[in-house]
Amino acid sequence: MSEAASTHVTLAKSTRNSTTHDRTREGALLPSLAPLLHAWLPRQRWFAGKGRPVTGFSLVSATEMLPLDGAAGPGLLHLLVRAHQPPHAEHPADDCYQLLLGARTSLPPLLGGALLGRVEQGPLAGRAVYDALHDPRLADLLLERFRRPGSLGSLRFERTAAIPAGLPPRVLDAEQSNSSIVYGDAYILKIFRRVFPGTNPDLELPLALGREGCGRVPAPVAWFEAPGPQPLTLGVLQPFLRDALDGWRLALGALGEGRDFLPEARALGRTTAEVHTALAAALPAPALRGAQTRQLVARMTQRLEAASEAVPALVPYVPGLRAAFEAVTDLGHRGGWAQQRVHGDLHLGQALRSADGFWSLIDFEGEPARPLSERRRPSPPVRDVAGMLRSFDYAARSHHPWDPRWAARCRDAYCEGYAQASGSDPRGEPELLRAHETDKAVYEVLYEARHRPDWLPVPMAAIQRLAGPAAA
Ligand SMILES: Nc1ncnc2c1ncn2[C@@H]1O[C@H](COP(=O)(O)OP(=O)(O)O)[C@@H](O)[C@H]1O
Ligand SMILES: O=P(O)(O)O[C@H]1O[C@H](CO)[C@@H](O[C@H]2O[C@H](CO)[C@@H](O)[C@H](O)[C@H]2O)[C@H](O)[C@H]1O
Repeated sequence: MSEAASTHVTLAKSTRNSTTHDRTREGALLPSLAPLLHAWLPRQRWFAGKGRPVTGFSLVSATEMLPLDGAAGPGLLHLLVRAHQPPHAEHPADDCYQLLLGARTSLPPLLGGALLGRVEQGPLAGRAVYDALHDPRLADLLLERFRRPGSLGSLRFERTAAIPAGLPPRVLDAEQSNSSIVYGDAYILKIFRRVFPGTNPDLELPLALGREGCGRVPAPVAWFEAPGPQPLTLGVLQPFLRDALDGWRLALGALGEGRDFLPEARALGRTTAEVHTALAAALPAPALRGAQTRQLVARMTQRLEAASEAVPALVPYVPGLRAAFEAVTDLGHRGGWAQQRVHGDLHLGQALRSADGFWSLIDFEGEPARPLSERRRPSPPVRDVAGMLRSFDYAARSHHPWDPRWAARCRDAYCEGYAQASGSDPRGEPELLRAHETDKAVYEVLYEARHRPDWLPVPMAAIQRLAGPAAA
């Protein structure tokens, strides 16, 4: 079944408990916005369909969160829009995107950078339409919705704790897969841009970990979704770790100062193990056995084949990489491996270290390019370990001169920390670890080819190493 969201159109005015439907306005809305979206959407960092033309849009839902025809102030429109694109082997279905659009008759200069354009016809004729997250008034209104939860049009707001009012918002300008607003350095709201039916693991797993008492992951305080049998998770509000720095910056800092990163890597290994232990307890999964092991290997091989079609530089290494996967099938008779829900895209940028040295993990969405069903699938925990091992390699390779021993020492320290806290050393199953590291490096080749071609040599160097000496 396609993962694109089902069509559900409601234009709801912002007054709580009063929903007004206006089919004429709905019908005119998207055609009037489409020329602006055609120009704006593909330029966004979070647009997943880069390199393929957008042939049209369809409206999944529209909710007027603040009246669009209000006399003075801005209007706020929440849209779920499906972008139609020619299908692609790895991208067979159209994607559904979440847009929060502001509308004003005149746009203050400070919002100039957020402008999509001026609308010429339809319900928004004559209005400047812009990305509402950049407008402090509208960002504040979003926080108000979380403070007073409930339904609004096709949206439902939930919270687990009281939230203070009037926290000044600022949009994060980081290169992200989604968009985030920080409120008063107390909370961070992540707005998912590409949305799927089914609870997003970035809500599901932190909620489960919070219930389990795991303090290593900021627990969601509030969230909003488009309800239904398969709800679409739209945004999550969580505590903001104000004095924390991410592991990528810290590792590059250490490299720049000619320092090792061993106590940090060891502590990060322990943190990963603690999160894994809590996840395994909160969401138990049966062990991976016989046929399932073969399916795991088949999925890895399939991803390798798809990646080598998209990035021909991989082709000479395919036999060696395949062998790394097949080594896992050959071990199948041993009786299987533990598997569980995992982070799914663990790297140094997803680890935040507070000033007192305490590591936290964030962003449990999994690899953004994979279908949600796959991202929610239990996996051997070594999958996350492999992700972090790759990250130490990335950090070392992005520093000149390259010192492979720096990465090797970090990788060992991380595994030692993991073993201390879990009682199981990831290096004890070298075939499984190597297969997962290979799978990750293949993903990275595809990711870099698409998003950052200058970085392609980094995962390609790992591919050469992992494919072994027989590769061309
Ligand atoms: N709870 C938090 N506290 C502090 N900073 C955070 C927190 N959550 C996210 N961030 C910052 O926001 C950035 C983007 O968050 P992330 O969840 O990785 O979003 P995306 O999926 O869009 O990449 C992170 O790299 C981090 O710098
Ligand atoms: O953080 P995201 O969820 O957006 O993850 C994606 O982007 C990451 C890059 O920002 C990418 O990570 C790769 O590059 C990192 C250095 O920039 C490195 O530390 C990671 O090990 C490497 O995988 C990630 O793969 C991608 O999903």
